[in-house]
Amino acid sequence: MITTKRNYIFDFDSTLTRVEALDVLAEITLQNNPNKEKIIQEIIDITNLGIDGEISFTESLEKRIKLLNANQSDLANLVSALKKQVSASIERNKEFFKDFADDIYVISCGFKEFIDPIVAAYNIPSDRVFANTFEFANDGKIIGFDANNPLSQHNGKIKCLKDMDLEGEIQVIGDGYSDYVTRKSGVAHKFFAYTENISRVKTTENADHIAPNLDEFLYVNKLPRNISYPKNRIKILLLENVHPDAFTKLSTDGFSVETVSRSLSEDELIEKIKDVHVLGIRSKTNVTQKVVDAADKLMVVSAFCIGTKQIDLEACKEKGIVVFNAPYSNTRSVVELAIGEIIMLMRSVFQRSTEIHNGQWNKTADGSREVRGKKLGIVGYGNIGKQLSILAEGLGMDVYYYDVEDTLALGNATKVSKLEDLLAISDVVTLHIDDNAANKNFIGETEISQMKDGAYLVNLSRGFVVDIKALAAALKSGKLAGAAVDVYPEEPAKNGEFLTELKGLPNVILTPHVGGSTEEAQRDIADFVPSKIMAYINSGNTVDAVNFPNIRLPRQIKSHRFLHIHKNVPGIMAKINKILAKYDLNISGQYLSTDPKVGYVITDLDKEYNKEVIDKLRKVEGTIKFRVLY
Ligand SMILES: NC(=O)C1=CN([C@@H]2O[C@H](COP(=O)(O)OP(=O)(O)OC[C@H]3O[C@@H](n4cnc5c(N)ncnc54)[C@H](O)[C@@H]3O)[C@@H](O)[C@H]2O)C=CC1
Ligand SMILES: O=C(O)C(=O)COP(=O)(O)O
Repeated sequence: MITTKRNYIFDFDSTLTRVEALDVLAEITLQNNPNKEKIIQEIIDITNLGIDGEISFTESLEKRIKLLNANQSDLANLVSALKKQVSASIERNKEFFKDFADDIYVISCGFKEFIDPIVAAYNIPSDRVFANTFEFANDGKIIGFDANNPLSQHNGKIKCLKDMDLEGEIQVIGDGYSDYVTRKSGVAHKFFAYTENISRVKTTENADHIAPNLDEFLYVNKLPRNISYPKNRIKILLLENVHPDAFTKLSTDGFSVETVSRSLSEDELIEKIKDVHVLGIRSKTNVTQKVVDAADKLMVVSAFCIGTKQIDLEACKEKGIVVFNAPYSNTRSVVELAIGEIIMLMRSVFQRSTEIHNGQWNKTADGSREVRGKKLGIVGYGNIGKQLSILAEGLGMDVYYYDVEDTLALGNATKVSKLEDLLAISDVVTLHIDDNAANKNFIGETEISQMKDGAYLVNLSRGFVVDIKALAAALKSGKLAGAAVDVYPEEPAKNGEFLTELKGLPNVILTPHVGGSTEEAQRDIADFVPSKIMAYINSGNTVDAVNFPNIRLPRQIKSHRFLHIHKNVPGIMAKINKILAKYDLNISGQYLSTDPKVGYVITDLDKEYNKEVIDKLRKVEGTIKFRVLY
C-alpha cells in the first residue's frame, strides 16, 4: 500500500528560533567578563565552523561549552530570552504545529534543556524532541554533554533519523550542514534550506527547495497557512536609487526586493516587468501603455517622489494596477532650495564665487540686493508653493501668487488672478506648477517679456514648463538678471555627461534635479511609500492611491478577504453578490468604492468556504483582477 504519511523534521537553532541558543547563553554567562566580546566572537566562529562542517561537531561542542562557563541556573534566563526569539513566520503559523502535531519532530544538535520548554508552546512534546543533554557538576556548572548521544557526534542527525525509523516521507527543514547531509545520505527525502534568519551558501546549494520562511514551506507543501501567498514570491523592483530604507522595510516584511540604481528604458522595462508584482520608480522612469501591456503580474506602481505624470495612470487603472506616490515627503526640501537660490541669485553669490575660483577678487555691491521687501511671485500655489509662501514671508518678502485653482492665501500672501499681472510685478518668479503635460512651455518668450526687467526666474517644477531657448536668450540679453534651474526638458537616465543651453551663463544656478534629493526627504519617502505598498498588498487598502478608488479597510482578524477589481459596468455587483449568495458565504463585511472606470469591492468572510467560489468570481465578466487574502 502506498503511504501518504509525511514527517516534518525541524532544526531548532536559527530555524525555529532566530538565533543560535549557545550564543545567547554566552551573552548571559559572560555579561560581567571583561573579555566578553572576544570570547563571544570565538564561540560564534566555532559555531559556524561546526555548522559549515569545517570542524567535527563534537569538537565544536566541547570547545564552546568550555568557553561558555555556564551554570544550570543560567538556563532559566536563556529560556526566557529564547521565547522572545522564535522566528516570525513560525510564530504566525502556530496552528500548523497544532494541526500537524503527529507529523512534527525536532532534531537538533542543541540541548533538550532549553529546546523542550520553547517547543512545548508549539505542541511538540519532549518525546518528539531529539537533542543533546548537558552534564552538570555538583554545583550545577555545565561541564559537558552526554557523549553517547549520536547528536553530539559528526553526522548525528543521520544516525538519529535512521534510529527513529519513521514511516513515510521525511522532509527536513534546517539552516546548516547537519540538516542537508540527511538528504545527501538518503535518510531524508527532501531538504528545505530555511533562510529566514541566516542564509548559508552551502546549505542553499544543497537544498531541494529554499524556504525564506515557513509560509513558503507550507505553500509548497499545500499545507494550511496563515498567509495565502508567501510574500517572498512577491517580487518588488526598485529603480533609480531609491533610499536603502525602502529595501530594508520591504524585505523585512518578507518580500523579494531587487534594486537598480538607474532608470530603465521602455524596452528594458518591458523585459524586466514580466515577473514583477510591485514597481518602484522616481521621476525618470516612464511607465507607458506598452510597459503596462507587458506587466501581467503587476499590482502596484509606486512613485518614490511627488510627480506621477511619468506613469500612464489610466493604463494602470484599466489593468487593475494601483499607483501610489509620496505627495509631501520632499516638499520642504524643494522649498528650502528655492529659498536658498532666491537669496543666492539676488546677491549674485555664484558669480562672485566663480570669480574667486578663477583667481579674481571682485568686491562690489552692484547687482546685489536683499530679499527683504522684494516681491516674490509664486506660480502654482500647491503644497510646495504654499510652504514657500510662509517661509518667504518669514524673510520679509512680499508674496504674490497665481494658481488655476481657487486656493486660499496663507499669511499675508496676495492672490493675483492673471499670470501676466503676477509676472509684471514680481522681482523673482518661482515655478511650482504640477507636471501636467498641458504645462509644456508655460513660460516662453511672451511670458518672459511680461516679466520685470532684471527679474529672476526659478524653476524647480518640470523642465518642459520653461522654453529653455527663450530663457537663455533673455539671460544673454540682460532682460533677466539670473535664473535657478533644477529641471530640464531632457534629463539623463543616470549620472554622467550632461549639456544644456544654459551652460556657462553668468548668474545662472544649475542643479541636476535635486530639489527633492535630501537625506531627510529620501528617508521619509522610503518610509511612506513602502507602507502604502504593504497596506495594499497585505490587506487591500488603497488609501492615498492616485489612480484608484480609495478604500480604508478595517483590520482583518481571522477572516478571509476577497479583493475584486472590475470594470465599472452596470450589473457587475449584482453578479458578484449573486455568486456570494449562491455559495452561502458568511459575509462579515463588504466595502465598495468606484470611479467612472473601475470598481473595487472587498468582501470579508468569517468562516471556511467552498473554494469553487474563487473560480466563479474570477470568471465574472468584467473582472480585471481578483485575489484572496487570509
Ligand atoms: N525639483 C524637484 O526635485 C521636485 C519637483 N517637484 C515638482 O513640483 C511640482 C509641484 O509640487 P506640489 O506643490 O507638491 O504639487 P501640487 O499638486 O500640490 O501643486 C501644484 C499646483 O500647481 C497648480 N497649477 C497646475 N498647473 C497650473 C497652471 N498652468 N497655472 C497655474 N497653476 C497651476 C495646481 O492647481 C496646484 O495648486 C510637482 O508636480 C513636481 O513636478 C516636486 C518635488 C521635487
Ligand atoms: O518628487 C518629484 O516629483 C521630483 O521631481 C523629485 O524627483 P526625484 O525623486 O528626484 O526623481
